[in-house]
Amino acid sequence: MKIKIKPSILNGTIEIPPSKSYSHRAVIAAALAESGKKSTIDNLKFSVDITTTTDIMENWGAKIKRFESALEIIGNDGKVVPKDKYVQCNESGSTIRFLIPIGITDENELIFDGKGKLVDRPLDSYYRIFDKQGILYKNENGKLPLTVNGKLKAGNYEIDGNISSQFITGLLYALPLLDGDSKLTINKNLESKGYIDLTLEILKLAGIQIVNNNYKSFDIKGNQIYKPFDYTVEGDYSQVAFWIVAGIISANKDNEIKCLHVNKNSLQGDREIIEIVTRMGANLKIFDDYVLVKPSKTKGTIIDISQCPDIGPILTVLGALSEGETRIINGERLRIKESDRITSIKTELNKLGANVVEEGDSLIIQGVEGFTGGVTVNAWNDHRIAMSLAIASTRCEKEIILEEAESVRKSYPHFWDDFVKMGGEIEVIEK
Ligand SMILES: O=C(O)C1=C[C@@H](OP(=O)(O)O)[C@@H](O)[C@H](O)C1
Ligand SMILES: C=C(OP(=O)(O)O)C(=O)O
Repeated sequence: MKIKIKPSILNGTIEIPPSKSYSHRAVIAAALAESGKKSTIDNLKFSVDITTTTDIMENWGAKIKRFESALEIIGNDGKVVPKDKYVQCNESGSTIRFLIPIGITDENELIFDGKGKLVDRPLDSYYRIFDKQGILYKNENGKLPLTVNGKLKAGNYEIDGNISSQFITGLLYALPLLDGDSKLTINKNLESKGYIDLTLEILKLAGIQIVNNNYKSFDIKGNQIYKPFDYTVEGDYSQVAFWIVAGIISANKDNEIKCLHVNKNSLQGDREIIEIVTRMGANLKIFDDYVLVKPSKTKGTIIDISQCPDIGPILTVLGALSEGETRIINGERLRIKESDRITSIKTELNKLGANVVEEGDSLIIQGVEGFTGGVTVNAWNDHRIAMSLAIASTRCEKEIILEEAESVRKSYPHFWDDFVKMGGEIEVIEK
């Protein structure tokens, strides 16, 4: 979809959508639970990623009743019994990396497929385990589709912590279901550590016990049983980041953006957004479950993005409009997301008039007073690039054309409705 976005002032109250990370985890845990009682998961939004995970868990044996913003799930007693061995993960890294090990906690042959950049996103950490355990797998040139045939064995597992925490989450879900005890050792530095906290929190809610040896290793007893639970998903810090930056960069100094459903004490790693923008001089007021943002003049800073990669693109927008230099460092993993987010955000923001340079795994940004716009930009089929450019448009002199605007459906399907509700002006040029 191609849309025209007129420069506009965003203002008002916004309901922050539920955390995608918690939603995936809750749906999977409930679908693995014993069948005696149903689990209820409330405050869900059915983005493509969450629908994808839900459909797969249903295909694997859970009974799922869908409501407008909730699911009732009766688990299949921790068993994976696929009706169809084809597993379409669409573009969701979380889905494929969480579900590969879970899928082979029972003896299964499964064909994992994906779309867009997921076809190339790394899975080698699992291939090393398959090689060690003699689990059969097949793909062409390391790309999806991937056929896996076998069953995981309890024992010693090792994962590098600096590629994707999603492999660790997948194993933390799968290993309790095996018929023996396991140890999962994390080699190298653990990045995206906050996501492991979310995993441990939901596993605990489902009655799964894991001993965390300071994130260096995890002891996991086998033969555990997931228990049903009721759960309401909190707001998503990766998404509130867009509205926080929108509030800070607003050209109208009397503006205020109020972001609802933002848990002050959340474990989400992207909560770091609050600390980062405050350090840059933003005027935020934090309440127990909402945040108020006023326009502010911000200053450049150094941002280590290794623990909160998903807010990298929108922080690049903020850096581009802040005084002096901003350096976003340790961004290697940004290159293996829905797009290479180091290159994509640099390229598109520079078209608008920003001054961003790539240096290894860093972005070096010299602040400008505002963007010129008046050009066509592309979202690289990446929801976080599309949303970052939408927020950047509010500080353009001239309107912009955004291609691949529909990519927001991956995590925030009603983003454009929210954007318009908050005062954004868009016109669809091509469906
Ligand atoms: O576990 C999760 O829910 C996620 C982990 C992160 O990935 P990495 O651990 O690969 O950085 C993050 O980028 C992704 O959007 C969601
Ligand atoms: C990288 C993301 O998600 P995933 O890895 O689940 O595709 C994201 O939402 O930005």
